[in-house]
Amino acid sequence: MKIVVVGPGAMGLLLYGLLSKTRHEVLVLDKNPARAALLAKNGIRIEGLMNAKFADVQITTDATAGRDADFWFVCVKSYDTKSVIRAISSHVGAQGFIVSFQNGAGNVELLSDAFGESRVVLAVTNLGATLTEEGVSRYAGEGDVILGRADGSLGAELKTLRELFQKTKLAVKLSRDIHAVLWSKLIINAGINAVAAVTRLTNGRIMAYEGSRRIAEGAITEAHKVAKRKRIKLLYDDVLAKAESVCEATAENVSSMLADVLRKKPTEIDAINGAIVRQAQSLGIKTPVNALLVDLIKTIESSYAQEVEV
Ligand SMILES: NC(=O)C1=CN([C@@H]2O[C@H](COP(=O)(O)OP(=O)(O)OC[C@H]3O[C@@H](n4cnc5c(N)ncnc54)[C@H](OP(=O)(O)O)[C@@H]3O)[C@@H](O)[C@H]2O)C=CC1
Ligand SMILES: CC(C)(CO)C(=O)C(=O)O
Repeated sequence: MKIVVVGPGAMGLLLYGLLSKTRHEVLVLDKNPARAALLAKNGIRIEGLMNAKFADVQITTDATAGRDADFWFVCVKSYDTKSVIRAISSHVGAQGFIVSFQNGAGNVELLSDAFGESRVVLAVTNLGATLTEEGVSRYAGEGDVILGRADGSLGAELKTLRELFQKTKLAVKLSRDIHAVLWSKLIINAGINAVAAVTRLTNGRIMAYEGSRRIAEGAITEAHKVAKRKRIKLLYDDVLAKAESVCEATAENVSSMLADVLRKKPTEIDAINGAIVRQAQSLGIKTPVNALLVDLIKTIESSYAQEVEV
């Protein structure tokens, strides 16, 4: 089997490391030729919960190299999904499936429009990973993988993916309900990511302070209200307990949104808390905590150049 990991960031590198246990062919697709050359020369390193160095990494910026791939693992931020579609759409072969490991709403729809619903899989995961330098990912939180297909079917490909992840020793489940898969993670991200990015706390500390805990719980409770009104059946019963357990399991992780803010990059706020606010508005539900988090993160994103230096 051949897998293309699209995006050599925190999650893409971690998946590369985990997949190495399966002995399948793994190719990394980058968009940046200088970084691809650096990783080809220096290799990839995973630190933290796994300590491993991989030399001889197959890495390219040329998507044609993936034309015979069975799976394309999309590991870029939501704001880069369109750029990935542009880069790979004419190179995904008839046998190729797209697997999005991304957080947030909207990615599955964009990928389904480009590749067809039956060829798109959503893989939500609570794994925690941080890019410490180019080519180095710190595996900072254990997590499972839940797979759902955009067309709701299970299909042979989902079972193949389940076997693949079982070989990596990750707990993996399949679901016929992609909305449940998406919202079960979206609600958790709504509580953790923006709060981490504003407070600059690791996930484990968010629930330790009264103020950040109250904001996280407020955002989660609002998001849950929206999911309930949309009759989404979540994959767990207690949303606050689930968020707490994700924070504990990924205690040392720098959330993916805090990582963006620290690198002065755009964030996934529109796809996470922004999506909650938009859906709530159309249902006449008030989500003041999520709206406040959107305003704060949008301000941070647009004012990196004006930040006060100490
Ligand atoms: N990190 C985590 O703990 C978790 C992350 N996720 C989700 O996984 C997704 C990826 O997150 P994460 O790995 O943290 O993000 P990173 O920003 O660390 O990595 C994304 C990588 O993709 C690269 N990239 C962007 N566009 C393209 C493209 N067109 N082709 C190839 N590479 C591209 C980026 O390059 P450049 O930086 O140069 O733009 C970067 O190297 C997000 O949706 C996130 O929410 C889910 C669970 C946990
Ligand atoms: C699971 C968690 C919260 C890990 O940090 C994540 O999804 C993220 O950082 O985007």
